[in-house]
Amino acid sequence: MSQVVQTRRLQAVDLIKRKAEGRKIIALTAYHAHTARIVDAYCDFVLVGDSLGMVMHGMESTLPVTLEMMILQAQAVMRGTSRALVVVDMPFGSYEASREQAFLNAARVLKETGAGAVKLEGGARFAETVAFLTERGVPVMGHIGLTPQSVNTMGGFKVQGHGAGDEDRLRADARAISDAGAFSIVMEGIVEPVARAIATDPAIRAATIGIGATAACDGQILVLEDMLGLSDRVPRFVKSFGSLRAHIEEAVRAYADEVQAGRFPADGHTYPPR
Ligand SMILES: Nc1nc(=O)c2c([nH]1)NC[C@@H]1CN(c3ccc(C(=O)N[C@@H](CCC(=O)O)C(=O)O)cc3)CN21
Ligand SMILES: CC(C)C(=O)C(=O)O
Ligand SMILES: [Mg+2]
Repeated sequence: MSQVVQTRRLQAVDLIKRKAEGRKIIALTAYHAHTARIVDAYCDFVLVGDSLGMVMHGMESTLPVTLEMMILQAQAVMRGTSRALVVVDMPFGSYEASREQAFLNAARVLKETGAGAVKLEGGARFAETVAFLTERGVPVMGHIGLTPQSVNTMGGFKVQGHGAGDEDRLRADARAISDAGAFSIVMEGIVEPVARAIATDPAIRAATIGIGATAACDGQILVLEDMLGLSDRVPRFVKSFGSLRAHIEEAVRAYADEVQAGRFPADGHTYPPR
């Protein structure tokens, strides 16, 4: 009998194994089937981030993003991926009111998209919610530090960890959600030495994923459009690995010129009679 090569999607628990093995975890965001198909080959997990509100819809923050928007784009990303774990952000207002609200909405996400995990923003205050979801079959990724859904209480998208006591508070946040059962924690916008201390804390079982944090994290994530050079304004932590904006502009200008000159469509792009 011929051996069937088993190719299965990475699962939430696999990220904890990755941490133990010391193999870096690669992640990017994706919001569409076509970009998801490209990143699927290289990423361990793909995040359908609520940053889609700002990146795709031009919103000023992630606050107006709805659960319906997240589910629609997660369905697209699931269709475009086959090997990466797909993680879906719980949008603002969909999980904070109670553990029950969080479970009902997270269950909707898993049922309607087939994604493997959800992510929610917050530290120790959300440990009970993380435990409630995990105990009921929902793998949870946490998110601490610069939590964009708290933009109005943070006073902007502010890097965290400068103040006295911040390291202890952030470490307590990471430990609390790890102990509550989170399989992974995004650490965003945290000053390097503080982020490093948390990422290397042996008491934290969850895999740490950095964005504007430290290379000491177990993995890294960026917003795809930012690292491709498509976004017009990007935070300091973004490195440009491409220049899509210039490429797209060049193509659009060439198209406009050819249509204007009557050179497009050429014979090869029209239908001759039979
Ligand atoms: N395109 C995009 N990329 C992201 O990384 C991202 C989003 N959108 N939307 C949701 C959040 C918002 N994020 C942001 C937005 C702005 C800064 C920013 O301007 N930070 C300042 C630092 C300010 C300080 O020093 O406190 C910077 O200069 O980088 C950081 C993260 C990260 N997330
Ligand atoms: C930047 C990542 C971590 C995120 O939460 C998002 O894209 O919404
Ligand atoms: Mg997000």
